[in-house]
Amino acid sequence: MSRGFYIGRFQPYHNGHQSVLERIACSADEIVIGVGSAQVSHTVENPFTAGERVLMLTRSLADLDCPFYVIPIEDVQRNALWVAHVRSMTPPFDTVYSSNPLVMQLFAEAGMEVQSPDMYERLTHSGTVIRERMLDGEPWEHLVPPAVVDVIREIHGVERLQRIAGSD
Ligand SMILES: Nc1ncnc2c1ncn2[C@@H]1O[C@H](COP(=O)(O)OP(=O)(O)OP(=O)(O)O)[C@@H](O)[C@H]1O
Ligand SMILES: NC(=O)c1ccc[n+]([C@@H]2O[C@H](COP(=O)(O)O)[C@@H](O)[C@H]2O)c1
Repeated sequence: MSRGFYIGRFQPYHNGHQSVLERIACSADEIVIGVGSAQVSHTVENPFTAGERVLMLTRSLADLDCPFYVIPIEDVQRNALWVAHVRSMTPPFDTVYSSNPLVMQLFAEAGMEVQSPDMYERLTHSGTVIRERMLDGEPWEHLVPPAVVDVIREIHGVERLQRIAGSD
């Protein structure tokens, strides 16, 4: 049984993340997805709660041809302890998929196999760009899976972000 691990803040979950997970799904028996910085919400950089992000991922991946687990993971003060913290919260996994240099370094130093998936249309598909579009009242819905549009509408996510940023 092989398991791959993928972590992100998913603020929000977008088509770039979905593209990576669809690719990973073909190379592992199961996927473990960490929702990082789980303790943070209601800020301009991290507007959505861990629970809301779990909903975005779970609904978007409902048709994925591979079993998956979505697990919120809070940050810890010490980078040197973070890999052990992650492993204490997740089913065992063999391969880490990430393009985040710190994540890659910490798992590599822990002796784990790390792979860096190709980016998918990164200029447009980034959480930062999508949050800026929400704040500016520009279309963002085409950059995320349809299920994410539904979740953000249900929780009035754009209004929340605009209120936090003081631009409503
Ligand atoms: N367009 C993309 N294609 C493939 N992987 C991506 C893409 N955007 C982000 N990733 C990767 O997804 C993981 C999680 O990233 P994260 O949730 O921070 O998304 P982000 O779009 O970079 O968000 P932000 O702009 O808010 O930092 C990271 O490994 C990141 O490199
Ligand atoms: N010390 C720590 O708590 C620590 C270290 C490295 C990464 N992380 C987290 O892992 C996640 C990585 O995701 P991104 O690739 O989206 O940045 C973030 O939530 C980040 O805060 C936490």
